[in-house]
Amino acid sequence: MSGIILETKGLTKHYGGVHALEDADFILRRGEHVAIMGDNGAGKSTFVRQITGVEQRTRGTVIFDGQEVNFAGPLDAREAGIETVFQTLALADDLNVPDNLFLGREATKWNFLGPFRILDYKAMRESTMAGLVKTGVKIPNIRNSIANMSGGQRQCVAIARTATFASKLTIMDEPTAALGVQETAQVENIVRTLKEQGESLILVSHNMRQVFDLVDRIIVFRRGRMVADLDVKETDGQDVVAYITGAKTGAQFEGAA
Ligand SMILES: Nc1ncnc2c1ncn2[C@@H]1O[C@H](COP(=O)(O)OP(=O)(O)OP(=O)(O)O)[C@@H](O)[C@H]1O
Repeated sequence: MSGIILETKGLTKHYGGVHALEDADFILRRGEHVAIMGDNGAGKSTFVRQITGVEQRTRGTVIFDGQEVNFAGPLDAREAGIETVFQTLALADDLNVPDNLFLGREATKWNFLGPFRILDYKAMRESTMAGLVKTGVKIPNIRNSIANMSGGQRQCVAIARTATFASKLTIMDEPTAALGVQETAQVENIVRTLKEQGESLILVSHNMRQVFDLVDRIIVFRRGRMVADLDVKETDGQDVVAYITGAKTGAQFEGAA
């Protein structure tokens, strides 16, 4: 088994004349937490969408868990073991916690009355509880609909999906952008738990403090290109800002931006 969980080579996405992502060569090692930073419009979300099957890339290669992949849609990526948590709290309001976690991949069992399968609510509840316990997410009653939960609780539920399905990679696209201070701290604690459990993670964030607190490495995008790959122990906020604004360009990325 290779030590690399995700690799992209020359990953590129053009929207008509807009070169949103250009030649991204990226590596994520197993168990590593990496942040993706960059100004608005730098290509961060575009990069994520090409990996998670939300969009089809213009060109380039994506290798996930040793296999070259080309996901037709987000469910395909999920099946392969990539869980994505979006800023927009992509949960269904009128469903409860297990129904949300299993949305699109419900557990079923054979019905004792006939030769057809029915939803296995008990199995889904049990897996949900296990996922919540594993990530340290506290939800008073998982049978309540998501509608009454705070933004922080919802985001925690979305993140708990990672543990429920034993995913191989979690991608978070600005998971705390819509949250308050306390809720942000709650989500950050879960990210730390994922680190302890050896989960590989990509975190897209604008929050410098958060990034330095949570990840091993920072990748900076600028105008669709990767312009820096920095070990957090060998860099600081000022340095990262310099790459974000284009005041500085990494030696290995000479010619980028
Ligand atoms: N569907 C689309 N059609 C056309 N252009 C797009 C589309 N999606 C993104 N873009 C453009 O691609 C570029 C990169 O956008 P992207 O959303 O990836 O940036 P980002 O770094 O995630 O920014 P933000 O921090 O604001 O979320 C921008 O110029 C954006 O306008």
